[in-house]
Amino acid sequence: MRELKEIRNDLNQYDLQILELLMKRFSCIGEIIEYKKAFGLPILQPEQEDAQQETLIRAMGKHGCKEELLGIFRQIMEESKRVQSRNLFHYNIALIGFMGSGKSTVSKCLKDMLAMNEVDVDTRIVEDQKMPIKDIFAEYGEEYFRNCESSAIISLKDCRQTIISCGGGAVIREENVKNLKKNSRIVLLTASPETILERVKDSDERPILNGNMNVEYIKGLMERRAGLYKSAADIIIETDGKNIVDICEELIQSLMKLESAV
Ligand SMILES: Nc1ncnc2c1ncn2[C@@H]1O[C@H](COP(=O)(O)OP(=O)(O)O)[C@@H](O)[C@H]1O
Ligand SMILES: O=C(O)C1=C[C@@H](OP(=O)(O)O)[C@@H](O)[C@H](O)C1
Ligand SMILES: [Mg+2]
Repeated sequence: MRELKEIRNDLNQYDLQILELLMKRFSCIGEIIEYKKAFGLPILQPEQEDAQQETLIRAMGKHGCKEELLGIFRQIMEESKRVQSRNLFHYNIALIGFMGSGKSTVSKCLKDMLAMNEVDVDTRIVEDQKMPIKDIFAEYGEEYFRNCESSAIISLKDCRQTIISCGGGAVIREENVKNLKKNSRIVLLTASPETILERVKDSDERPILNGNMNVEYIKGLMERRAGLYKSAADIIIETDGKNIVDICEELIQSLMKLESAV
């Protein structure tokens, strides 16, 4: 049997080799981003990730630690995505837009696709106040909710690498937009009143629309807020008839174009 010291020495050597390879791997990530940018290729290619995983599974054969090894590689891919996102976006991405434009849904999808952090402002308010939004409106009124919203946005000032999903009314107060702009690019999601109604008609979570669940009201409020949304936005993404992954991909491409134009 080999001496423990000798075996540990081997382990250390292997760790250093793994580290060296991982550092090489991360520098490949940088090269891949530059290539994709240069040729306008999509940044996220899930089919490529699947193909990589297949190759690894085949190479592992019947190894006894297959699950653990796969777990390590999943983590490597996750961290690689994080490196890629940091390389692409040195700011937060704040989503604004009318209720039902898809901010919360797109935000969660972007978080997974880019391995970034995510904060849903409404969720933060619900956690802080320990009650649902409709109860906050009912018990304390809209002004109180707007104060919670402004405080929640201020509390995001030190967030980095974060997708921020705002509530639809966040743009009403100029100070909110000013605070978001300090460390975020602002992305406006839009949809037609008909699409919005279709998406939110069965929800009782939006007190502003409760009792006003019709195209005319949505259209009117949307028009009253349209100027605020447009003037706050760095980019605009239309969402009618598009699926969430396509919206995320379009959003990433538009933000990259914006950066290269600056
Ligand atoms: N692009 C889309 N296509 C189809 N359904 C969508 C789309 N975006 C959002 N939805 C659906 O619409 C509803 C409202 O979306 P949500 O993300 O909560 O919007 P918001 O946060 O802007 O109010 C959800 O049920 C969601 O699944
Ligand atoms: O537009 C609004 O005034 C509101 C939008 C809601 O968020 P979503 O846009 O995520 O539904 C929520 O903040 C609250 O009900 C008020
Ligand atoms: Mg939302």
